[in-house]
Amino acid sequence: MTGAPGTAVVAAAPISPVRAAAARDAAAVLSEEASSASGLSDAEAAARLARFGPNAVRGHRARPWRVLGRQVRSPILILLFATAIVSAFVGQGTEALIIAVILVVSVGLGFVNEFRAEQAADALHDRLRHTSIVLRGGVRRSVDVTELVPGDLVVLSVGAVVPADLRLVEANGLECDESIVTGEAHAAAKSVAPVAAGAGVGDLSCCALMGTVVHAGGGTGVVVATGGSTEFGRIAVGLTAQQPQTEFQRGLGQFSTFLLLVAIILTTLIFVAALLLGRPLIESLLFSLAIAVGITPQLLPAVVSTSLAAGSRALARRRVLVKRMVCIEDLGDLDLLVTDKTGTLTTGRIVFDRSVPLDDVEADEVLLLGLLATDVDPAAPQTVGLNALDAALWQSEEAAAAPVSAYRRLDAVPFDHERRMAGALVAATGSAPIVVVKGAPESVLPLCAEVDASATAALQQLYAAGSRVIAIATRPAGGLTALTADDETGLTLRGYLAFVDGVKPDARASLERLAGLGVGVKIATGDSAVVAERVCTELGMPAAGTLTGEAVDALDDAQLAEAARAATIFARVSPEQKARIIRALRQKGRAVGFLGDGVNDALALHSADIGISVDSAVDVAKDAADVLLLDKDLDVLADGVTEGRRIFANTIKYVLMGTSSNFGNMFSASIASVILPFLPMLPGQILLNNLLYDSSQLAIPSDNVDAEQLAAPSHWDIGAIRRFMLLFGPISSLFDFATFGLMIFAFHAAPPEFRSGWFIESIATQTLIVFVIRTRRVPFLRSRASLPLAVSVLAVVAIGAWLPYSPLAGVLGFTPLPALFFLALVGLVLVYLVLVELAKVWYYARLSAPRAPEERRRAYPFRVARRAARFTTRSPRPS
Ligand SMILES: Nc1ncnc2c1ncn2[C@@H]1O[C@H](COP(=O)(O)OP(=O)(O)OP(=O)(O)O)[C@@H](O)[C@H]1O
Ligand SMILES: [Mg+2]
Repeated sequence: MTGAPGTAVVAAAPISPVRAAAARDAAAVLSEEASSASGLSDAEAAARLARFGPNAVRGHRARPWRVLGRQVRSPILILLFATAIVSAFVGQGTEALIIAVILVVSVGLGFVNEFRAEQAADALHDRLRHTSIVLRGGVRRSVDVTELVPGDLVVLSVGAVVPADLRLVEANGLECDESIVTGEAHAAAKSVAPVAAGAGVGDLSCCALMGTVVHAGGGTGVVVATGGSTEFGRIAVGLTAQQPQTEFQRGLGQFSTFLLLVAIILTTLIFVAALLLGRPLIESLLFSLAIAVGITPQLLPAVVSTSLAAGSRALARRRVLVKRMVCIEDLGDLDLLVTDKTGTLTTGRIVFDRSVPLDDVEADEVLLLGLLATDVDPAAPQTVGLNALDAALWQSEEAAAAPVSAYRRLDAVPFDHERRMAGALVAATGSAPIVVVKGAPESVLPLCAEVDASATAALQQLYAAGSRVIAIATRPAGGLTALTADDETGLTLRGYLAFVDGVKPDARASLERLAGLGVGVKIATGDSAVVAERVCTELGMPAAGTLTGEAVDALDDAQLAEAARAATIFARVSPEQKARIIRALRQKGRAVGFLGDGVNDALALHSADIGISVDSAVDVAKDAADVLLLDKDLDVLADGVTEGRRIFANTIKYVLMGTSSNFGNMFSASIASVILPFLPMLPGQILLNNLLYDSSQLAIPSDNVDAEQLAAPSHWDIGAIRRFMLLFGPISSLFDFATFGLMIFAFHAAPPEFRSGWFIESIATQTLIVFVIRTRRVPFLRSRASLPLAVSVLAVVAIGAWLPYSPLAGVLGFTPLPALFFLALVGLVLVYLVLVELAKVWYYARLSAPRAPEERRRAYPFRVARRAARFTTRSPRPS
């Protein structure tokens, strides 16, 4: 805005809905939103959805025009097209028509492939549902987050992502990690008291912001803003304009720019040279532009997106679902996996083993007390949906005989992962109530009045046997009617309950496979160190040390980063500590994955580069994950890592092809055009050559990949690619010049013959080289190409050789060649392939020093994009 000095108009930034609501009373906001304590009615919610639009910050839908636009956006293509039109007017109608037809086919090829891949990505999106618990008409309902409207009452629990901007009407120990919106690393405590008007986004203690994660406690809030009107929505919408690029995409971008630059310089040079030599203007321009088109890797985006789409299908077949396409790349990058124990390394089928009573207690009594301290009403036992240990307790044979019905439950403090225990206030008919506490021995023993040496010895014995152990303690509670955590002191230890959960038979093999892939594995568990260490030993995992939750709390962030790298086991860690450990681990190395399935794993899943969960997991964990395994199995995960690396390896093949042979050929054509008195190939022929070459390359995503290329995290090394180009480009040119010599001196070829010969040689050398480049091993013998790739390459060579004999030969400017030429060609190609093979061996021995992958850390825009992905609708974003 330009205004005269002193008269500049400062538009007051409109205060966002959530900030306005924060300054008001909860009740006032509720009535303002025309909502009530029982939420909106279904009809009202539907009406508001129509009025406000979906709660989305992103739209996704493959739009053909966009994809097509990307294909024709290249300035070189436009220039070439324009020149062809001009040339049609100056009388070269056929040439122009040929060019136009080939260009249209090329663009169509890229378009079809990219569009299909986009549709696959769309289908992936459509399958995803992110839901929230909402109160509608007084009933708790799971509602798709995109269908939330202002006035809805949302229920929040630990691990959940806040689905919209909420004014809280109820908060119980609620804390939110708001770093995605405010950048503040520490979780913010929430309450319902209004804040001062004009408070900043970081100080809205009575609101929960969209996109933030519930770190502790729970609460209820009324939606005051959805979609783009939320604080997070504004950030996300602002960032859509500049989609964050992955390292891989950045690498590809650099590579394309590099080739484009080479193309521009080269073609300018040959064009100027042609003019200086007095060649016809239009023809020279067409020729140089065709060369430029030949050099630019037009199909690169199509190859990448086809690879990703094929990869996500291949993963789905192996029972791995990725939520977004980039997850595949992240999987390939994985170098550290932190996993929970139960169900991943152990069978997860927890079975009650026995009671270990202390002193004069009966074994049956310990079990009875244990049953009473589960989240089950003894009057009417209902055991569905219980936590695994509690379920095991109820399913035991002894439980059936336990006299639970003789007791009444007066109150209970349910199990929570921070305290690692549960309490109950129970009374037998006709006697005084007692407090029963059941939980991890490390939590319960300190609450007991005295614990004698025999009790600790018994515990050590159970641990040493590999059991999961729960301690039971009680105290008389005459007069107590309600139970709080404060009442759980001065207890008497009554005994232990031991459970078994055996090691998974195939876990060992899976761990070895992951180790072979260069992925380190660590365990984070709420269970005790002894039990975790024992599991490690049984699985043959090299245990480098254990870090307990207490030790984690004693370290600052820098110390934790060091210690966490060194340790193999994190034991007795709380959900919050798991998340902190993951964040610390992410400071070094490449991608850190976290695998978990419980409520207590959700925070860590959000913190990891790749959150991995399983189909059977609780909803918050599934919701937090980027990758879902249909089977809880490390082997399936190893498949995912392999697939990610396979895609990367195949894309690199395409890049190496483009930089070596293809580039070499275009380079020799440019040189020849200056040396020879005629064009070495007509512009249309160059484009046709390029089209044929490109179509053979489209099969690369299907190619087999050698095991050694999968052995380490994939990463981009532009320097290695440049060295590859400088070595293989000239070798290719050498053979082009040999062909030139052959055509001119041996066959005394006229221009049409020369062009035909060189066209065939060029197609053959350019495409067949893929058999050598695709592997580091001896081609054909030690490593085979996939059938589709082999067939398409050979078919393209055959088509090239047939063209001079085809009905199209005349139009395209080709003419048949003597039989002797083909004999010479076969010899030439064979020598070429052998030379390239030798150069390859030398290259991998000397020039491509295996560099340690660089560390990487994804920046803020990535985190926003990832969080925003859950707020997407199938239509474009409503503005
Ligand atoms: N229902 C329960 N009642 C009492 N104590 C329990 C109960 N469930 C678990 N515990 C105790 O809390 C500890 C931590 O359990 P939690 O479920 O947090 O572990 P976790 O991190 O999920 O472990 P894993 O890695 O094995 O999945 C258990 O080792 C046990 O001692
Ligand atoms: Mg668990």
